[in-house]
Amino acid sequence: MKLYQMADHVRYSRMTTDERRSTFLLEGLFQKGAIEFAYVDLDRTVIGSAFPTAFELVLKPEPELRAEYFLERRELGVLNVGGSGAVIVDGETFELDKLDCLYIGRGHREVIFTSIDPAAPAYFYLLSYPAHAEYPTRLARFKDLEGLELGSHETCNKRTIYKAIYREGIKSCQLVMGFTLLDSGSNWNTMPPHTHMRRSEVYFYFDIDPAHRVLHLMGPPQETSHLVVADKEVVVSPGWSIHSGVGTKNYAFCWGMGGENQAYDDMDGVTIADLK
Ligand SMILES: O=C[C@H](O)[C@@H](O)CC(=O)C(=O)O
Ligand SMILES: [Zn+2]
Repeated sequence: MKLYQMADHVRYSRMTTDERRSTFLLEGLFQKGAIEFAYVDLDRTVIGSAFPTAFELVLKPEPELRAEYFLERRELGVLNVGGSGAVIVDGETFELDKLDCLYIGRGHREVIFTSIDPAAPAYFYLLSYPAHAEYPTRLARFKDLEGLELGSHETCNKRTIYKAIYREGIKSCQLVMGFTLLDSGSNWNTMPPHTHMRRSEVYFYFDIDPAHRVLHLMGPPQETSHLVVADKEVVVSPGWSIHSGVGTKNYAFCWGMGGENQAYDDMDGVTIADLK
């Protein structure tokens, strides 16, 4: 499992493009027939993917976790961004269609990922944080989620936010997870931007057309820079950094957070005119 050590805003100021990319951007998730994980020291975030095709995949503890099983001290969020699949948690089967989101509580010993049709495989995005308590495993189906519409065509940011794991939704210890879908013709997410020192955020961009890219904006509000992001890549966003993006075409992304505050709207807003 690759270890990512986050930079603070002082080191950030002096980083080259390559250094910023190797610190904040995760490439190479979703290897066919495999589970991948990366460990981020910030908030002890574990980010991963399960991409089952012909065979089912079993969740194993990475040696670095020094755990008997993956969920011994952790909770896990799963978002399917591919074809239909199933996640089997200690013998209980949860079917996940595209954009269905599963919360798996601490303490489950056996988790198995499968695709229903290997020709149209499931793409399971995984996000995990340490957990101090056991909350029930629950599935949020896309069709049951209530979307929050934000933005407008005039500002090119018309989008719908779907919250799945959060204080008023599926209960968890610290994981907050949902996703945002941009309307056709809209390409800005989270503009005006914000920061939140009480938790870090992880952006997983998906449904980016292969010929297109998203320019993810980061950094303190008065010292921003961008990362050019392709489909199914992940950006880690420390509390001091804004997290916003503009695509060369519309796209979607999953936002996940861990830290000490689960209030979704605990954000310190930034005025666009103050950005540098
Ligand atoms: O803390 C919350 C997160 O930054 C995202 O939910 C914001 C977002 O999806 C958007 O405005 O499009
Ligand atoms: Zn945020």
